[in-house]
Amino acid sequence: MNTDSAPGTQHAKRPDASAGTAGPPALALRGLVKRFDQTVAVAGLDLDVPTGSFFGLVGPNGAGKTTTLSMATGLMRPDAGTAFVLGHDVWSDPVAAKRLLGVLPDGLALFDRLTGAQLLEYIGRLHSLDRELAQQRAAELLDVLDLADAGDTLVVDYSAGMTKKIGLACALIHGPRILTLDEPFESVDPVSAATIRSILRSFAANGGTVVVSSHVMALVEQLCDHVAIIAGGQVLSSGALDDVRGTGSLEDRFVSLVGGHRELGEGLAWLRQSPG
Ligand SMILES: Nc1ncnc2c1ncn2[C@@H]1O[C@H](COP(=O)(O)OP(=O)(O)OP(=O)(O)O)[C@@H](O)[C@H]1O
Repeated sequence: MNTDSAPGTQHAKRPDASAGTAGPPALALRGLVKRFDQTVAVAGLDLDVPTGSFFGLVGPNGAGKTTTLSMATGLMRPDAGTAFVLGHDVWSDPVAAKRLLGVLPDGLALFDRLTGAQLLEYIGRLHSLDRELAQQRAAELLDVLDLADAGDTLVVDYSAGMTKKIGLACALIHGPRILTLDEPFESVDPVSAATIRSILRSFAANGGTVVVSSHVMALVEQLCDHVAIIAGGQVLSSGALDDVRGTGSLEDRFVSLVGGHRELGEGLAWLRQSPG
């Protein structure tokens, strides 16, 4: 179902766990609001992410994607509204909600004076894995993400792409049911991107829910079965990918909802090279 919504529409309903047999959505966001001084980053946002979906969050710069994901995963407290993870309120029942979540935030701060292997073991232990299991999963994740050779290197010395991959490994180590990833392919080389894509596809194929934010429409169309277009801190359209994009491309739909780019016209004349 494509749920185009008028800006300003707000609801404050709990996700209905008894509706149908499918249970509550993986993520249910209800009336989320966040302001930073005069800036309204998220303006009464409602969104359901179906369990088992591969969900893409797209929107222009400053649309409120990162702020929304931060509130949805308990990293940032909303000014108003609620976020439910498989029916658990992120703020009133954080332990249950966070156990189900694996989160790769934008601009992730890691304990980067640890080696990759130490960091993963530490994160695993924070999630109550015993030492042996944490070490075993750490080694497997390092291997699958082509970081095995960097397992004994301090994370502070990792490249941007390696840091993204170790962040993904941290999000996966406790075996979450829902992965939320803010720009997971940014700074990642094509080979590593293919590795990440195959991990995410396999996670979703095995019943997990994946939520990614991305600016790359082609990637979202390739990976996701559901999508939401966000602008101005609100959902302009959401639903199954085919319903949202209709007969055109996702980019066409995005541009028609959000607006096209401005022609340069006579601007930046000083950048034009004079011949000779
Ligand atoms: N910590 C903050 N302090 C002040 N303003 C903020 C803060 N975080 C976000 N904003 C503002 O809130 C709005 C939404 O930002 P947000 O980062 O959520 O958008 P986004 O869709 O993730 O953008 P991008 O695609 O550029 O990463 C922007 O106007 C941004 O400047």
